[in-house]
Amino acid sequence: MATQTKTETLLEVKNLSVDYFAASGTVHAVREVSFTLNRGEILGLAGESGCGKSTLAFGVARLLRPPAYITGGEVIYHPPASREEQDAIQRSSRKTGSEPVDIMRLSPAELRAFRWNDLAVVFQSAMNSLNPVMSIGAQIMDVLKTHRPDMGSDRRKKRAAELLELVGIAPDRLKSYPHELSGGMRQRAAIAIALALNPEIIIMDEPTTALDVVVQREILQLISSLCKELSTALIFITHDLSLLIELADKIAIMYAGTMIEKSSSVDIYTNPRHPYSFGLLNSFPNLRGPRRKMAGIPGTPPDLRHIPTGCPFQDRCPLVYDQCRSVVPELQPATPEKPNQLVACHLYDKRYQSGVTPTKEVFAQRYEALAGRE
Ligand SMILES: Nc1ncnc2c1ncn2[C@@H]1O[C@H](COP(=O)(O)OP(=O)(O)OP(=O)(O)O)[C@@H](O)[C@H]1O
Repeated sequence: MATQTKTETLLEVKNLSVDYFAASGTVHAVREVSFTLNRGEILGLAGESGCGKSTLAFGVARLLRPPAYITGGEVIYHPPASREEQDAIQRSSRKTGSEPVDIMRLSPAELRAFRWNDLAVVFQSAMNSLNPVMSIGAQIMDVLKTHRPDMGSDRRKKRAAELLELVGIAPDRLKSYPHELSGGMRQRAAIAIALALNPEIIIMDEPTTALDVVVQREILQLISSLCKELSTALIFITHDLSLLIELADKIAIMYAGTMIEKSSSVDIYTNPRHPYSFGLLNSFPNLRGPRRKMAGIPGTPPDLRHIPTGCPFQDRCPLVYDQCRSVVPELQPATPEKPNQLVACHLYDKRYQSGVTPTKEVFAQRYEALAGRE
């Protein structure tokens, strides 16, 4: 687990909301989500399929296309303090200055520059993101040529070889085509392309799901060491919470388009506060620690076109009580001792007496009882 503290704010997402205007009704995929990403920090977004993880991350990067529409919110990007010096050197390619900017207000040209220079994305399938008819060296050099026009061809080639080495691919593979590489190597090549311009932020959407477990671990280790070495912040999306516990500094758990828990990965692992977080953690085998009985979360998430009043998890929660059916829980500290572990659950709200002390043991018993009733 990552322990280094990263405190300088890089990205502030405030009340971001995204809807899909579908023919069958409006899907409220992301609902008033707020979070902060610090420089060099790894933030994991976890949750079941369809809870809005990708929509949130791509909304932050303004990479969504219709029928998706950002219906509200701000994404404030704080460029590095050294940007003024960088600007003097690279004024032609950098479009954002050294002042904080709202990504939602960038012009198309500014946005294009931001996406390559400051933020890069690695998609689930490297095979789909790599160009099949170009060697990987040519693909890296192409990015450099477009965005660093001052760089000569020798320097581009040197930089491409360096980037491949950085991700553990021998530089003599510069001339290889994607189909000549294994799945793991292709994913490494996609990471090298993302790193080409030394971005401040990388978004990775399930980048290891298509790989076998051994290769998956190697890639995760690579990502973790690269982020440390280059001080790159990462938003890592996965449905596998146990994987994030290993990789991330902070974890945000999403459910039905909202964040229902947000804290350090250590705190989520040792003390998941939301019954959903506990259920999610218990749905995956533990890579370390004692063996334990596995149980999934019964039921399915709500239809995002018709989200129920109150807590969105109410119909699946083993500890549901009256308040959950009428009042929307807000993210707030679970306990005064842990002000940074935020949870949206009435069990922790002193105003609403649940009569239950939420502990891991209680969660486990209630989930087992729920499974027994089914
Ligand atoms: N083009 C679309 N039109 C309508 N609804 C959509 C569209 N794309 C996604 N959605 C809906 O938006 C919600 C959020 O989807 P999203 O892909 O962000 O979730 P996710 O948590 O990333 O899931 P996964 O892990 O499966 O990628 C889902 O309910 C999904 O059905």
